[in-house]
This record gives sequence, structure tokens and C-alpha cells, in this order.
Amino acid sequence: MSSEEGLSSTITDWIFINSWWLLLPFIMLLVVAAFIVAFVLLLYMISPLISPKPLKLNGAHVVVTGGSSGIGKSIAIECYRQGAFITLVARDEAKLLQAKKEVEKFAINDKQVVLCISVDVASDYSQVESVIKQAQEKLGPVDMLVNCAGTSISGKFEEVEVDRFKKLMEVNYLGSVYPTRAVITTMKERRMGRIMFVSSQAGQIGLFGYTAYSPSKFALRGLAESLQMEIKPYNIYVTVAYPPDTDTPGLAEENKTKPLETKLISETSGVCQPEQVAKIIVRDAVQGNFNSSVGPDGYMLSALTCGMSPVTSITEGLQQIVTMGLFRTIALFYLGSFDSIVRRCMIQREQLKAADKRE
Ligand SMILES: NC(=O)C1=CN([C@@H]2O[C@H](COP(=O)(O)OP(=O)(O)OC[C@H]3O[C@@H](n4cnc5c(N)ncnc54)[C@H](OP(=O)(O)O)[C@@H]3O)[C@@H](O)[C@H]2O)C=CC1
Ligand SMILES: CCCCCCCCCCCCCCCC(=O)[C@@H](N)CO
Repeated sequence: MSSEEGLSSTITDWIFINSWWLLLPFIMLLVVAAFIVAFVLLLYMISPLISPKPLKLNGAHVVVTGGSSGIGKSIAIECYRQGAFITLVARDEAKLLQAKKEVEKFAINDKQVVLCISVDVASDYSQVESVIKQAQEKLGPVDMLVNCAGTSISGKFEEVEVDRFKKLMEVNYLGSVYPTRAVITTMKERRMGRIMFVSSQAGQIGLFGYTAYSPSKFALRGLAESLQMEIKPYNIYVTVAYPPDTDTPGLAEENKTKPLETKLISETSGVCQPEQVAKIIVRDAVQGNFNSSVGPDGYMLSALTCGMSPVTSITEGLQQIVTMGLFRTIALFYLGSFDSIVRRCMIQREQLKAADKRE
């Protein structure tokens, strides 16, 4: 070792031993940087969890498609009871007028109005746009749009008439796209609003008999997620509701041709009353929750199928994280029992057929 090298290493030692504090600024800088990174990460995690400000229904203009019957009518009543102005949208004028009378019984002040509009929400966009414009001229800009017009049909895949697949996509999916498209620009300008899509538990799981219906309800979820990402900075919140079987004229109609398998499987989550479903849906829409479910099965299904859907509260996010594995375990038992229902029904049918032949 040369004497020069010896000298430089002695100097470095000296700095480390006696002047470590010279490094203090660097250490502090590192600590501050670490804090900043942690803070930014925390902000990223927390920001989607910040709950929106609840919408005031008193004096608000609520448009309910499918508002002349069943769940839609109950939603209209629930909003009216909280002071909203209502536009009911459906095709049949007589049913609309009847529903208007029923809703009006729940007025809380004498300024409230129920407007009826007869239009097919699924056939022609320009028509839907023009009636929404008329409604806005009469009752002011739409604060909340409830897309509840819809219909269902159940049957085995090969027994469902081919044009029904198209029909259900038109009514249940496009029939929600069109009214939403007609209100969104004004909502964005006003930087406020709520959009509700009424899907179904059959929009979270595919079931025997719902090959035409389920996809039209699943589609709403894709629409809702994409739209929510676009309009959240404009303070507009989207809610997707997933009701179980609900006691309505729509369900009674569907039950006339429902396969036994579909009946037995759907019984799992029971039958609800439309008033009960409407209360939950309206509460969730007012709060701006992305997800709205009914009952314990509905809760489990929603947590299990949350995927990449937006979260609207810290508790919701935490519950999803904690329950996911447990609910999947429970789901496997449900799936097993559904498979066994389908197998048993098939065997029963074949035995009946064989007996018929023998006679
Ligand atoms: N009842 C249930 O078990 C469940 C229902 N749902 C969903 O909830 C929604 C409401 O169901 P429910 O209350 O049972 O249905 P109903 O059949 O009782 O009512 C349907 C409403 O939608 C209107 N409508 C139907 N088609 C159109 C159309 N093309 N244009 C405008 N309005 C239309 C009907 O009026 P009109 O015929 O005069 O146009 C009526 O007001 C549906 O989307 C359904 O899929 C979800 C889960 C469970
Ligand atoms: C942890 C996992 C829990 C799993 C629970 C599964 C429960 C399945 C029940 C599905 C019922 C579907 C009702 C569809 C109603 C409907 O949309 C039509 N009636 C419309 O008319």
C-alpha cells in the first residue's frame, strides 16, 4: 500500500467516525422521500373509497323508466314520499295513469308533480331523447335517472325463440343505454346526478333457464362500470341494483313458463316485496353506492362478484377483502346443490318420457 492510499482511507475513516452528522441531511432527505411515497400510496388507496355526498331527493327530478308497474312503481313512490318530482316512463298509457294516481297518494307537499310519458325506451333513440327533453322542460333537469324498464323470459336455451335473445338485449340493455345517453350531457354540465341500473341476481350469476335474460343483465354491469369511470370526476354516481325474485306483475308473467329447475334454484334467495326492494335501491342511489343488493344471499353474491367494480366506502372495501375466500367456499356448496337440482330434474323428465312411451 502506498502512503497516499493510506492517507485517503484514513480521511474516509475519520469522516465516518467523527463527522457522520455530515450525512444527516441525506438521511433526512431519504426519510422525507419515504414519507412522501407512503402518503401518495395511501392517497391512491383511499381516494376511490371517499364516499360521495348524498343526493337531496326533496325537490329533485327523478325519472323512472318502467315506473308504471312492479319495482319501478315502488321506486317512484319511495322517491315521491321523500319530496321528489317524478317522471314515469313506460309504453301503456292506461297503466301509466293508474300508477300516477297511486304515486300521488304519497305526496308530502302540494308542489309535487307526477308526469307520465309513453314511449318505448328500446326502439328509437331520437324518440327517447325528445321525451326526456320534454320532461326536463316541464320539471327541470334530471337529478336521478332510474333505468328499471325491463322484461324477462325463462326457458331452456334451445326452446327460447331465437328472436327473444335480441328482444331482451334491446329492452333490458339498450333500453337503459338510451335514457342514460339522453340525460348524461346535462348532468355533466351541472356536475351532479345519479344513474341507476336495475340488473338482477341473474346479472351476477348465470342460471338454468336464463340464457336469454342473464346476459342482458350482465351487460348492464359492464356499462355501469365503464360509465362510472368516465363520469365520477363530474360528481355523477352510478348504482347497479341486483334484486332477487320480487313479487310483481312481471314475475307472475315469467312464472307462467318458468322451468322447474329455474324455480327451484331461484327459491334459494326467496321472494321479496317490491316496496322492500325499492327502499334499499333508493337508499343506495341517494348515497351513491355503486352496488345495491337485497338480503343475505344478495350481500354474499355482491361481495363475491365485486371484481374490479368501484368501491364507495372503506367498510365495503374491507368487507370484500375479508369475506372473499369464505363466500367462495359457501358458493361451491350452492353450485353443488344447483347441479344436483338440474340432474334430478333431468332424470325425472326422462323417466316421465319413458313411462309415456310405454303407455
Ligand atoms: N320481479 C323480479 O323478480 C325481478 C325483476 N328485476 C328487474 O326489475 C325490472 C322491473 O321488473 P318488474 O317490476 O318485475 O317488471 P314489471 O313487468 O312489473 O314492469 C315492467 C315495467 O317496465 C315497462 N316496460 C317494459 N318494456 C318497456 C319498454 N320497451 N319501454 C318502456 N317501458 C317498458 C312496463 O310498462 P309497459 O309494458 O307499459 O311498457 C312496466 O312499467 C326489470 O328490469 C326486471 O328485469 C330484477 C330482479 C328481479
Ligand atoms: C356466496 C354465494 C351465494 C349464492 C347465492 C345464490 C342465489 C341464487 C339465486 C338466484 C336468483 C335469481 C333471481 C332472478 C330474478 C329475476 O331477475 C327474474 N325473476 C326477473 O323477472
